[in-house]
Amino acid sequence: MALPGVHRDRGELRIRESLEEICTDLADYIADLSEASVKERGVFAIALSGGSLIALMGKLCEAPYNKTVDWAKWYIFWTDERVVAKNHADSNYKLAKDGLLSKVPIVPSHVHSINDSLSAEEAADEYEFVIRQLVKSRMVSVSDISDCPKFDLILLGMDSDGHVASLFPNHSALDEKDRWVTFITDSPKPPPERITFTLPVINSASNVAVVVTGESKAEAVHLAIDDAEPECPSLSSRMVQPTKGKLVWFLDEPAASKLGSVQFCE
Ligand SMILES: O=C(O)[C@H](O)[C@@H](O)[C@H](O)[C@H](O)COP(=O)(O)O
Repeated sequence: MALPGVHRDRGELRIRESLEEICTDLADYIADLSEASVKERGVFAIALSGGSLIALMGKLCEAPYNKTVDWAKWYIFWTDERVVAKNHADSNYKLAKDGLLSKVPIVPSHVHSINDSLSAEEAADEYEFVIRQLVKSRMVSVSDISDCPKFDLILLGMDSDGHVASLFPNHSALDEKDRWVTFITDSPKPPPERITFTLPVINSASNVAVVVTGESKAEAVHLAIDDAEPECPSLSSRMVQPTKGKLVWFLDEPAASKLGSVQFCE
């Protein structure tokens, strides 16, 4: 049985027994945020990650969501992207296009992926410029605290090393405070070159959801959510602390199996 749980200052935990339950809960959560954002702002600015997240979003391609979500109002971004051709197997754009964007009536001009003909540094600079233009036109809101873009929803996965987006443990990119989009050329997880949202952008979002499944992530989930342990590496998953936005963790039971005491509330 699914029980919503609130875990001190690390956001709301939604621990589900099965992937099926996570997929349904995630689709409802995204559809509800889309409806609220379109009602309030006329648009829904959402940033996707790579990995298993896209498959876990799959119910959005099915009834009722495929017919009830106002897809034409969606503006799509990526929290991180590998600097490879957009038709390359490693591309997060390709992953999302094949698994979601090609199956729902998204407006092609609303899809903002990186320019794959540029270097990592140039692609990061240009991606940030595009976002700055959309903030200027108010397609993407702006945080009244950080002057960063305030995405309506940022969706993150988390790897077993505890990284979200392409913000890897102990990497200098974790310390970037001024740029909205930065780049790395030494990713410990291939491919080496990537662009990524920085933590100030992630933490300026109205809503952040971290979607994590599988036993292999249990230790990283514990380190990301429970009270800090001595000698814990600098993990971006632990640094996801939205300034004013809401943080929700979607976890299956195996991924949540090493969590400390969780206060459940009705
Ligand atoms: O480009 C990437 O690699 C992703 O954006 C990355 O941050 C991903 O979300 C995690 O590695 C989790 O991936 P899995 O869900 O597939 O484990």
